Amino acid sequence: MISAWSAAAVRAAEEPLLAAGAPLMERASFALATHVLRDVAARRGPVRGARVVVLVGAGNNGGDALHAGAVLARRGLAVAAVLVAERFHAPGRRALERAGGRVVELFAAPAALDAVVDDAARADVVLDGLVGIGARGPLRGLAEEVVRAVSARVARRAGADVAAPWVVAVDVPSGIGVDDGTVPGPVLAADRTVTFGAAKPGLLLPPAAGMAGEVTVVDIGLELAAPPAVRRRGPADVARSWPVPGLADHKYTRGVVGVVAGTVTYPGAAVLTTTAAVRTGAGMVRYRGSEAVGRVVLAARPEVVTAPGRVQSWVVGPGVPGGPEASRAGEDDGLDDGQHERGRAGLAAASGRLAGTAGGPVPAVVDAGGLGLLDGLPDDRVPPWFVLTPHAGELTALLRSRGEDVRRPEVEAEPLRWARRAHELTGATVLLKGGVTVVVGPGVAYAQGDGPGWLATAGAGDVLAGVLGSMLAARSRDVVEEPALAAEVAATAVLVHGRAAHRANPGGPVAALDVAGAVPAEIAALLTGP
Ligand SMILES: NC(=O)C1=CN([C@@H]2O[C@H](COP(=O)(O)OP(=O)(O)OC[C@H]3O[C@@H](n4cnc5c(N)ncnc54)[C@H](O)[C@@H]3O)[C@@H](O)[C@H]2O)[C@@H](O)CC1
Ligand SMILES: [K+]
Repeated sequence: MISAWSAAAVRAAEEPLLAAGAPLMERASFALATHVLRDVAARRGPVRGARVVVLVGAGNNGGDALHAGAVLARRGLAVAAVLVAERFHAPGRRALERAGGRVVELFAAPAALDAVVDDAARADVVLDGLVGIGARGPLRGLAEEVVRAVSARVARRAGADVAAPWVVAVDVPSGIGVDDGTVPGPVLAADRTVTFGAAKPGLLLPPAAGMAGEVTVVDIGLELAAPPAVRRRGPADVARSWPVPGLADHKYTRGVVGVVAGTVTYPGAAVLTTTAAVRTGAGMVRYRGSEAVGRVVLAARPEVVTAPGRVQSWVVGPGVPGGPEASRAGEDDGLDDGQHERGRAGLAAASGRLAGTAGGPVPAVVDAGGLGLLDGLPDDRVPPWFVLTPHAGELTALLRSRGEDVRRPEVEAEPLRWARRAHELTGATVLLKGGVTVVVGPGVAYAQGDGPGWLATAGAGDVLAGVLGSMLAARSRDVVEEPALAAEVAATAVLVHGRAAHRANPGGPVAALDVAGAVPAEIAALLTGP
């Protein structure tokens, strides 16, 4: 697991150490230089003579970069530091110059910008030390100009198939929203971010996570007591929490998943969801949608049963028409084969608020058309063991149906903020699908970036719903009893789903059914370890 803390939490953890005279900047800059040397050696072979351009801002982030530049210069690399502000970390500058590095005072001669950009574009490494956790808003002034110009040049060179410099961000890519993961202005996309003390939320959260490259956390001795702001589950977390069946288990103790998905016109989603649930290890899968779709499901998956009976989780909505807006407008009624009614019954049972429900509440995955059914439940709010799985468009519709005047681009610009708002408004755990998927539950947030871009394909969401339904069924009672557990399970499902996509066809396109097909081997690999 990677845990990320806000800028304020990191500063608070630094304070007592700095007061005690701990050499935090030395630790940070030395580790930074070590990672740069390792990368240069891997990419280029000899490190001597490699060209490094260091972009230096006014604060301690620039200080880190200058001190790292000094270490690199002592190792024989050709280091040029570009100062964008009149104020700079003076001891860092002295260290760099003593080590033989060159300093360009861009703030004093802005006309040198073109030459600086040329140097940066031709360098082996660009170190981005413009701003760190002290950043306020989008980059301004010369920092903004340099980043705009270098980004444009680097993109052109990469497009022209000329070796582009390896970009290493110091602590964070300068200009990202450190705490919220926004990208409010130009940011130089990094290949690696070396971050100090702890990861920052913006390194995990979309869209800024896409600018951070590979994130390396350097331990500088900070003790962070408060719970992290954002977490990312890793492969090792899966083995620790997976409910591996024992010899005494049987199909009912392992968890039965009830599924309402697909329509006669679009039965594929029902096949994908049930297949994924079966392949994730459900004790049993009950398809509880229409009879006609059930026949298609049975032809594809003979393991599935269609008889009624108890379930330990519900999956409602994949491939069922009508998100929040359509459902409110009463649209799609002719298209849904009666699935809305069945879905509503499943959700009412899962909430535990339906009189006469046998067996009490169980977790539910509410996807696609299921999201429009929430308004029809006896209560305005649903419990946290309901996991809503919208993409940005569906989340926008859900928020609008609950009175938020928000548009899809705003949701895409601040996924954590809006997923959290949907959690507040509905009470549910919210899993907002994307290249990096955000999950928000009571007091917890996860950001999972596990799958390849190829996973953005029709049916992938249906497979995720089946994987998650199966995992929730296996831990049904715990999930109902521990409010934050649904989010943890959901984040783990995203991880399994993303890694299964890599496994289905490493480096190339994937089809949704193939992702479901790769799930059993991926789970086995995660459980047996590297
Ligand atoms: N406190 C410490 O001793 C440590 C700090 N560390 C480093 O120090 C950084 C934090 O240093 P600071 O608090 O000095 O802050 P930063 O260096 O992150 O940036 C603050 C400076 O940047 C300028 N600035 C802020 N927003 C800007 C914007 N949007 N456009 C252009 N300029 C902007 C401000 O004028 C200010 O001078 C961390 O990110 C980390 O790299 C590490 O060395 C670890 C120890
Ligand atoms: K930076």
